[in-house]
Amino acid sequence: MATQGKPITCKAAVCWAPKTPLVIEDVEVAPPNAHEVRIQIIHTAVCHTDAYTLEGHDAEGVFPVVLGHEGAGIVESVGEGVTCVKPGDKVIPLYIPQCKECKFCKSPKTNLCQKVRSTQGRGVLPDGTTRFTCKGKPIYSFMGCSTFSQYTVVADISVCKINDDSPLDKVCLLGCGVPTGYGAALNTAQVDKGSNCAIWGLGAVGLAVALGCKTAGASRIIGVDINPSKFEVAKKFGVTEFVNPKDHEKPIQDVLVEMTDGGLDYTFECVGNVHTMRSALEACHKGWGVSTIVGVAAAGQEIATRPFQLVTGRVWKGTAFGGWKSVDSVPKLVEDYLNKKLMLDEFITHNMPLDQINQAFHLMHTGESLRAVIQL
Ligand SMILES: NC(=O)C1=CN([C@@H]2O[C@H](COP(=O)(O)OP(=O)(O)OC[C@H]3O[C@@H](n4cnc5c(N)ncnc54)[C@H](O)[C@@H]3O)[C@@H](O)[C@H]2O)C=CC1
Ligand SMILES: N[C@@H](CCC(=O)N[C@@H](CSC=O)C(=O)NCC(=O)O)C(=O)O
Ligand SMILES: [Zn+2]
Ligand SMILES: [Zn+2]
Repeated sequence: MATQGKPITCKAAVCWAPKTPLVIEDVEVAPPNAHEVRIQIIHTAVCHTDAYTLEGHDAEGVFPVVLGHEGAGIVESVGEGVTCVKPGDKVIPLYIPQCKECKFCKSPKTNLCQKVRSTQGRGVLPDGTTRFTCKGKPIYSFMGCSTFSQYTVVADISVCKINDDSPLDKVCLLGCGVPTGYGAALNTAQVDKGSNCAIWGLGAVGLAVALGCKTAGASRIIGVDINPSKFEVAKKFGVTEFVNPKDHEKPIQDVLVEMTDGGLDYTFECVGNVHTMRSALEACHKGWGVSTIVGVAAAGQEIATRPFQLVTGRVWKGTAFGGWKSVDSVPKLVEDYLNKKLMLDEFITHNMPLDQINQAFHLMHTGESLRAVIQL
């Protein structure tokens, strides 16, 4: 391979500072070190967590940075000691890795591999440095993935090989939002047949929760959103009823408790707002209702409720990447998509080139998009 072992100059969307538009720049991407993989990113989608960091809400946000963590691509070259993938493989970068060696990976109770967590949180690869340079300055990595670049370098535990027949413009969604919501219902909450569920936030993550609830055989799936334009599209994902908190004077949890003869069996917060997190917990049925926090709240925010809510049997949980152990699970989710057992196409509302990436953020903020897929 002509580029192996050499730096590659390519286009990337660089975020120079919080709350500023991304700028398409020529960046230099250094070759992978030992146990690293350089990937040609072919497609990436934009997740609300990219916007959260761009807006300066991430306690771990470092700048300048190449954002993006919902991508798919092809391995360009690998560093010494890499055995899990080879040049030419189709792959998905994984923001929660799976080293299979740490205490977390060995436990069946969690997917939160901690092998590279501390360096990833500081915007660098496991050796403490970044592979991106622009205008002579080092540019940080994001969530171990940085998919808003034509080339990126990730740790070898942060990537999985997928089926050669995978359409990368679709399966890039399996890098974050869809597995997160789907797994929140199936793995974290473990929704059961015949149950009543409610979901706050009908973006891609909330709608993937709905898909998980439907797959689990839930009877009622109530969508809660302040944007009524979400209600029609949500039906495709299994949402059976809609509630707009703006249409009610009473707290929305009281409305839902009345609608459901005492409360929901399962609720999910997919907004990232501590007030909706409280509503979702308090809308749960006394004695057994389980509320799962999926949304990411801004730095400094804290949740509150009366402890009596928990004393009387409601359970508060949270999920990251839907509880999936990433290397083991993402290739299987790709197969489920290829075998038409998992919807992905319906989440894609927009396709655009890299130079329109700021428009993708705009469409997310106005609620016009579920997922905008960027072609690199
Ligand atoms: N825990 C995890 O592993 C992950 C968490 N996330 C988080 O999930 C959340 C959702 O992400 P996306 O679906 O990409 O975002 P999105 O922006 O596409 O969807 C958010 C939805 O929430 C609705 N909303 C806003 N305020 C509301 C309110 N007060 N009440 C009810 N609905 C309200 C919006 O109208 C929109 O439909 C974000 O906080 C994101 O950071 C995303 C991926 C993984
Ligand atoms: N960096 C933030 C926390 C951000 C966060 O919670 N990220 C989620 C994934 S959101 C994906 O779109 C996550 O997986 N968290 C687990 C983790 O280990 O980061 C902060 O510092 O609060
Ligand atoms: Zn995400
Ligand atoms: Zn691990």
